[in-house]
Amino acid sequence: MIDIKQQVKAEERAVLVGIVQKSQEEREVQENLDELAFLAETAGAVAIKTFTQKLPQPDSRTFIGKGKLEEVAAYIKTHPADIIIFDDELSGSQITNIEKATGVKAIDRSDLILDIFARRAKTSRAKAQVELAQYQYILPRLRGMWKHLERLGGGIGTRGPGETEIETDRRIVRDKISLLRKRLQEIDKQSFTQRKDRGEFIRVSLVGYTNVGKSTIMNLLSKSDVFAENKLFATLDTTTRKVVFENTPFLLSDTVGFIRKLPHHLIESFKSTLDEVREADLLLHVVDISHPKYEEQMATVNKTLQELGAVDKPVITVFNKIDAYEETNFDEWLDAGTKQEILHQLEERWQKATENKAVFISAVEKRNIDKLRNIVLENVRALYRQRYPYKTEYFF
Ligand SMILES: Nc1nc2c(ncn2[C@@H]2O[C@H](COP(=O)(O)OP(=O)(O)OP(=O)(O)O)[C@@H](O)[C@H]2O)c(=O)[nH]1
Ligand SMILES: [Mg+2]
Repeated sequence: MIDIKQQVKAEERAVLVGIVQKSQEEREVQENLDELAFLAETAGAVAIKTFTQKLPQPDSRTFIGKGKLEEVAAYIKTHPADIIIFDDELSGSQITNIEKATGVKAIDRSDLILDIFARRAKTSRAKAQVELAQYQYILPRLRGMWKHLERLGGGIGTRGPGETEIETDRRIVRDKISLLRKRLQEIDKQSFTQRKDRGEFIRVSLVGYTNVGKSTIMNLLSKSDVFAENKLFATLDTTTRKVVFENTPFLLSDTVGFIRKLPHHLIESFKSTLDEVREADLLLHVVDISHPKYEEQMATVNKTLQELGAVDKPVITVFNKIDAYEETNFDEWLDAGTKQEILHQLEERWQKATENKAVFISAVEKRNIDKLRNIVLENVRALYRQRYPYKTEYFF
């Protein structure tokens, strides 16, 4: 009965919904919905329309107000849609009420992210991690799902599940969860041993928001061939390569990107994939400077790093995609100027803010890659010097 199949199917027409809460501006929510549209696109759907509503807090029954929901339902009558995607988490009963009012499947941002992760998971570890997060996510929503099936079953006289059926399902889900946990523990044991074998090398991890160019930079620095593309969450597993710059060896890892409102269960179950980040000696925080919200993305990354316990590490901030930078950023403090002049000011500002641990590059146009290599090399050597003052072969 329990089903964690794909929610979003290819070419599905999606309507997106977000609410503007007290402290928010309409523009902010619109930008969040743009990101939601990109997520939907990554999952294979097409966003045909967005709705927003000003509400001090979500409606406990229908998330958006009743009138707004009617507006959405009316729109769907004339513009066929397959799915409604909400930017915030929905409860089981909200899903049921929304589906009843509109006749269309309703999912939330967490569902969508889980869906994308499920689709992209290739290794048995990533698959088990996503499955674990999916089961944890549906456990508290089982009752609502049953109601849903009951309704689809339709006709008069069909009886819904009793408490026993729901209880049975809960047990099945709980069993699956503990089974997956065990399987992951086994996998973790193996990778711990592998990581230990890497011995004394300094470890450097690429971290950052999704789609900022981490894998592209990994490829550039390590001449490896890691999958990179213009979709969210292209990378779900950690790849580690040994790199040697001017006789100084170190390990470089590329890993899963972060995003605003990453479902908590996903962070939990991906914790071991992110061990590489937690155990790193140096982080390269990659930022997409061409994104109008890059500062918020940086804040999300820092918050997630904190949640992971990857704090108090030296960080080099790599501002990538300078080729795509447009003056559309809303930095009031910037003097007007040409794109180059503004980028220059930005660079000065960030150099100051990071005590010169920043570098501005374009991975695609291969601009300032030497600078990037130098700053990484310098920091890696300093770490070797600190750790093994006698192994001079690593830092001369
Ligand atoms: N314009 C421009 N695009 C870039 C640059 N670097 C990377 N990209 C593009 O950005 C997209 C995402 O690149 P990835 O390297 O896959 O990004 P990622 O951070 O690894 O993404 P996830 O693994 O999904 O978190 C790709 O289409 C890249 O070609 C750059 O310097 N300039
Ligand atoms: Mg990647």
